[in-house]
Amino acid sequence: MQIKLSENRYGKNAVQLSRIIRHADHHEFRQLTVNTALEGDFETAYTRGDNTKILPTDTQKNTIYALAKAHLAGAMEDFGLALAQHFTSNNPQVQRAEVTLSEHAWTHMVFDGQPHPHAYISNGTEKHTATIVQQGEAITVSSGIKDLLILKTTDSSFEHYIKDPFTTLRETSDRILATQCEATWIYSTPQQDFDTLFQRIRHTLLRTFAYHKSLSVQQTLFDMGKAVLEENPTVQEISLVMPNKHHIPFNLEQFGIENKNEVFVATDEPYGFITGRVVRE
Ligand SMILES: O=c1[nH]c(=O)c2[nH]c(=O)[nH]c2[nH]1
Repeated sequence: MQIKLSENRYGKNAVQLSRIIRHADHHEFRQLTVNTALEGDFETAYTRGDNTKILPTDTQKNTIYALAKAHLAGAMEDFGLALAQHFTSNNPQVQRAEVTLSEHAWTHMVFDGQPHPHAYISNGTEKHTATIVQQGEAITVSSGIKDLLILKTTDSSFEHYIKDPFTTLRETSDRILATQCEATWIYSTPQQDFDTLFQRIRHTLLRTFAYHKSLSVQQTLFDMGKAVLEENPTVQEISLVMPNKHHIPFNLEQFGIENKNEVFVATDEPYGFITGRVVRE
């Protein structure tokens, strides 16, 4: 029996990078988590312990900090592109470099309508994500949003589904719709105004969620993805993950109190898990 090494990659995960950009009258603050993953001519490192072609993960981590000074002034995606370019152009044994970035959403505190120059508040759990893959001259950039907690209190129903002997769920024409949305989209080329597009796509996702008359999470997911593709020609496809964070009407009748769709119990688990990829035909 012949045994051989199959797919392999290595890199540094969860590199914590914070950066201040000082302007005359205000500061910008960025907080990122970065992963690197290299693939290439590393077979003998695995099979024989030959480290001669290994760029240590410690060096990969240091490179992230070193390049942050010059390359993390604008879009996070451009920083990722600089890192992927660095790893592939300086290391001929690297055939594929993948850089994954996740940025915590900090915004300036606002007082009397004015943003404070150097004090920030977190936007909760929301993160801006990006993945850069460079393989020779071929470069792919995908961006996204993660842990975007969104909820609406009406314009959501769930009816006309299968009823079988195990069905207990009641049809509802008016329910709470809540999700922890994750969206990932792929750009058609790696040269984009990434920050402008990110803000526009985020806005489209929120607007569609808010104004959609939802017949199901599945339908809302498709509508959100469709709107992003319709409004952004440079987005090739988008994948959405929308767990259904259930809010179930609480039975107040047992206390002789009428519940007119006003009092609910939010349940963590189990939860519906709805995903979908929306593409151009
Ligand atoms: O939007 C929904 N889609 C489902 O598939 C589903 N299943 C369920 O129990 N509730 C819901 N809601």
